[in-house]
Amino acid sequence: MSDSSPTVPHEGGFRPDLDISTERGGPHYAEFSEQVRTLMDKARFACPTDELAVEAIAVLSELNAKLDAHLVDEWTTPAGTRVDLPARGNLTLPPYEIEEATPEGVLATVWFRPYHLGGNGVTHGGQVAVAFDDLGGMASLVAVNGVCRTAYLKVNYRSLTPLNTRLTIRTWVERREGRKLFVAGTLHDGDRLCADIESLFIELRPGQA
Ligand SMILES: CCCCCCCC/C=C\CCCCCCCC(=O)SCCNC(=O)CCNC(=O)[C@H](O)C(C)(C)COP(=O)(O)OP(=O)(O)OC[C@H]1O[C@@H](n2cnc3c(N)ncnc32)[C@H](O)[C@@H]1OP(=O)(O)O
Repeated sequence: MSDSSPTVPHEGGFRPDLDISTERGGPHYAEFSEQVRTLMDKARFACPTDELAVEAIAVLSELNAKLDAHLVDEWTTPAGTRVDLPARGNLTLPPYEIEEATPEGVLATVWFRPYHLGGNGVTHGGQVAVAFDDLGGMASLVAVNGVCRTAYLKVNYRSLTPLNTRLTIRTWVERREGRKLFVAGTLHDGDRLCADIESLFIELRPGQA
């Protein structure tokens, strides 16, 4: 499957013919990605001296300029399409690993990093919602074998969600009414329920943006 040809038709908001590759970005892409996440962890907690901030600006701006020469579109960037990496290599998502993804539901391990801090040492609620949105979308996609969009996502925060801890997240389609998929989900730290969701995903029509 061609991954970068401008002739590949754009089938609405998502492409049904995404070229999934574990090679894209090269053999060191995973480590590159991990270093970027680590940079975000450090940036979240560092209080640099002005001298160090100036040095970091120089290093980062030089690196950003180099990366500028290698930008590709969202359909061919490794971030989001490297299914061998946590959260498909998508740096904006909390990292997760899929244990199981069937029409009955998705089971994954997710962990929130220092840069996902909300306050008082625990995970930001919005980051919990991000994890549910992506994995709710995945449960819908697998259940209908077609792409879906979130119509609403209600998160019930039942107890604090720790950082740096491997957590269990489950999402599944509880009920389907035509294009409407009512998706439920839970996030657990061991036996403790951290959050659950009530959500609606809509199956997109062919070509729908
Ligand atoms: C990259 C891939 C790499 C490869 C890896 C492969 C594996 C992939 C793995 C994983 C997948 C990734 C997963 C990502 C998931 C992320 C998902 C998101 O975050 S999506 C962004 C946020 N959501 C929006 O921006 C939507 C904005 N809204 C819309 O676009 C529309 O409103 C939409 C599509 C939701 C519905 O619009 P309409 O025109 O299609 O349909 P209408 O007729 O309005 O609604 C259909 C029915 O739903 C009800 N409905 C719609 N919205 C509702 C609402 N908010 N509350 C209650 N009912 C609602 C309506 O009342 C209607 O019901 P009645 O058929 O009449 O019974």
